[in-house]
Amino acid sequence: MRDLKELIFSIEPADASWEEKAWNRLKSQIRPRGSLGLLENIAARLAAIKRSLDIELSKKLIFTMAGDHGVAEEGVSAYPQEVTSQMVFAFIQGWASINVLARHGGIDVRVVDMGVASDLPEDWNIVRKKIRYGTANFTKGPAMTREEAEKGLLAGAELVVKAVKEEGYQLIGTGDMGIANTTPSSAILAVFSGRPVAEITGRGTGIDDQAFQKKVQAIERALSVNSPSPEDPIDVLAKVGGCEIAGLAGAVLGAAASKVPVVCDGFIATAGALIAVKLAPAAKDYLFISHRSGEPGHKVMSDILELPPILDLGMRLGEGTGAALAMPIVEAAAKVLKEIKTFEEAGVTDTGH
Ligand SMILES: Cc1cc2ncn([C@H]3O[C@H](COP(=O)(O)O)[C@@H](O)[C@H]3O)c2cc1C
Ligand SMILES: O=C(O)c1cccnc1
Repeated sequence: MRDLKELIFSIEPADASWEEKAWNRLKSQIRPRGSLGLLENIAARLAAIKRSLDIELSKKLIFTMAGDHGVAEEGVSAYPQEVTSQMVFAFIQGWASINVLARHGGIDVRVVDMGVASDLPEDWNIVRKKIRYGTANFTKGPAMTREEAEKGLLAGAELVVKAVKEEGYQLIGTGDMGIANTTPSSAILAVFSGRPVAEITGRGTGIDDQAFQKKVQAIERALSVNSPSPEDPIDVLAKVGGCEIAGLAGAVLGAAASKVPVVCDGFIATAGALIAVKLAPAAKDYLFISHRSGEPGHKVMSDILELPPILDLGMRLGEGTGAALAMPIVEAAAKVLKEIKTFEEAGVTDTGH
């Protein structure tokens, strides 16, 4: 893949004719019609993505993209910036929430340095794609350049394309780590939704009322200083986004280009997915939202994307934790489609209900 244009051009919509074939099978399985709820919609979408009713999703991988944010200096997070690299260390040790939940789901985790503010030791087992040493404070000017945003998008996409092609991964998840990154995520959402900043901004790591006011004001200032154009998703990403958000968006594009399903995590990962879908609307066909984040803006994101979150557990963590829980459900949907016998195959009396 040489450039972003080529990547976006290579994304084909999912095949609706396979969705119809899937519904025909789902509706003739030995159970009342519609009895497996959202699992059936997931199964039908998987058929359209894979152009098949015989789908294997056992090889699963989450990319946890890490990056720092200049806007942290405005006091928008309850934690200091050094926690980003400290958590990256915890991830490679297998100590964190994402490690526990991914192990539980039989999912591999790859941690990517997209833009951590410090140099990470050479013996850390991470993927090194650093675009820059953290973003600039976007209340004073753009978070990064357009070239850096494009580089981040391509890096994220290439990681997924390679993982699918060279290692045979069948289901991709996206997660984030970056102190202060709920702030750029709300900023991105404000641009695309046009909603008042205070309405779509949340407490992130658990900030108090005073820090919340600072956070809202920082986002409002960023929007007026940078004037990101909602018609130009790369402009939005560069001016009020982040390095890991670029990687998260790129990962969705890479999955769509590879015709594999991708499950995004919560507020930050969905902000990345939003950028991806604005760049390549067909990428939405490959996307699943793992869960409803506790961040209030997340509902606005899922409404814009017109995708229902799979789970709603009141989680508000990130790291890919929601993706880790939902990916086995997506895998289960593929098994439902393939393995449940039809009334005819099983010789069970069908009343058509
Ligand atoms: C110890 C710790 C582990 C985390 N794991 C994910 N996040 C989450 O919290 C951060 C976003 O919230 P805010 O915008 O308020 O900083 C991100 O790093 C996100 O992944 C964590 C945050 C902390 C403190
Ligand atoms: O939903 C998320 O991803 C999230 C919410 C709050 C803090 N960190 C991450």
